[in-house]
Amino acid sequence: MEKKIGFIGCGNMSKAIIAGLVNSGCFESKNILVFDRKAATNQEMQEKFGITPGNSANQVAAEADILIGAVKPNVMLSVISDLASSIKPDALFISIAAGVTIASLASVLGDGQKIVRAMPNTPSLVGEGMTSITPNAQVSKAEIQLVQEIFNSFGKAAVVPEYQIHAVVAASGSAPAYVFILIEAMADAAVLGGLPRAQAYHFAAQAVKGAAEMVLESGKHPAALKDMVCSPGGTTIEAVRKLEDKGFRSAVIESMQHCMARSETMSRD
Ligand SMILES: NC(=O)C1=CN([C@@H]2O[C@H](COP(=O)(O)OP(=O)(O)OC[C@H]3O[C@@H](n4cnc5c(N)ncnc54)[C@H](O)[C@@H]3O)[C@@H](O)[C@H]2O)C=CC1
Ligand SMILES: O=C(O)[C@@H]1CCC=N1
Repeated sequence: MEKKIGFIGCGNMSKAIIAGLVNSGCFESKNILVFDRKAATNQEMQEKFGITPGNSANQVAAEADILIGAVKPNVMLSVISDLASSIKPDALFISIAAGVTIASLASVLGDGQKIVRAMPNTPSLVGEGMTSITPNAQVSKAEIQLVQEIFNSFGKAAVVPEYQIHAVVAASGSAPAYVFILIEAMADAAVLGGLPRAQAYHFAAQAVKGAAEMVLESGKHPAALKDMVCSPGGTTIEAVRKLEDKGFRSAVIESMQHCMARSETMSRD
C-alpha cells in the first residue's frame, strides 16, 4: 500500500513486526519509518530491511499515516505527549503496549484521534503472529479492515473488546515465552534420553508446531487429538498421567491467571 507506517521505539516487538511487514510486502520498505532513541538501532534496521530511519520521533509522527507506539508501557504516555502536536489529525495511532488503555491514550492524544490498541506477539517475526485489535469510536470500519490487513500480513488478527485484552495477553502476547520454556524442557528430557542437543530442539519444536497446526486445521477438540496419541497401555498415557500428577494444567492456568492480573494492575497504574 502507498501509506506510510511509522514506528516509535524499535525493540523486540517492533523488529518482529517490521520483519513481518517487509517479508509480506504489505508496505514498501521505504514507506516504513523508524525512530528509536538508540541511533544504532535505526541504522541497523535501515541496513537490514531498507526502511527509512527517522531523524526524530516528531518527524516520524508528522509523516506517518499509521503510527505505531512501541515503547515500554511505563513511558508510553510521556513519549506520546511529546509527539501529540506532530501526529497528523487523521492518522491512525496504534499502541501495542500492555496495560495502556484507550482512555489514557485519548487523554494525551485527544478524543478526536483515531486510536487502536493492538496486542501482537513475537512470532510475527516469522509470519505467524497473533494480534488482537481494539479500535476507539473514531476508527471507521474501513480503517479497522486496514489494520486487520496489516496484522494479517504477518499472521492472524482479530478484533476484541478492550476488557478481553488481559486474556489475549495471557493467551498469545506472553504465550510464546511459556512455549519456549516447554520446548526447552522437552529438549532437555530428550537429551537425557540420548538425543543430541540440536536434534532435541528440532524434534521438540516441530512436534509443538505440528500439534498447534492440528488444533487450528482439524477443528477437533484438543482432548480428542490428545486421545489419538494415547495408545492403551502405551508410552503417552504414562507421560500424561505424570503431567496430571505434577499439576501441569493447573500450573498453566494459574500462571496465565497471574499474567492477566498483572495486565489488569498495569491498566490501573
Ligand atoms: N516483546 C513482546 O513480546 C511484546 C511486547 N509488547 C509491547 O511492546 C512494547 C515494546 O516492547 P519490546 O519491544 O519488548 O520492548 P524493548 O525494550 O525491546 O523496545 C523498546 C524500544 O523503545 C526504545 N525507546 C525507549 N524510549 C524511547 C523514546 N522516547 N523514543 C524512541 N524510542 C524509545 C528503546 O530504545 C527500545 O529499543 C511494550 O509496550 C510491550 O508491552 C506487546 C506484545 C508482545
Ligand atoms: O511482558 C510484557 O509485558 C509484554 C506484553 C506481552 C508480551 N510482552
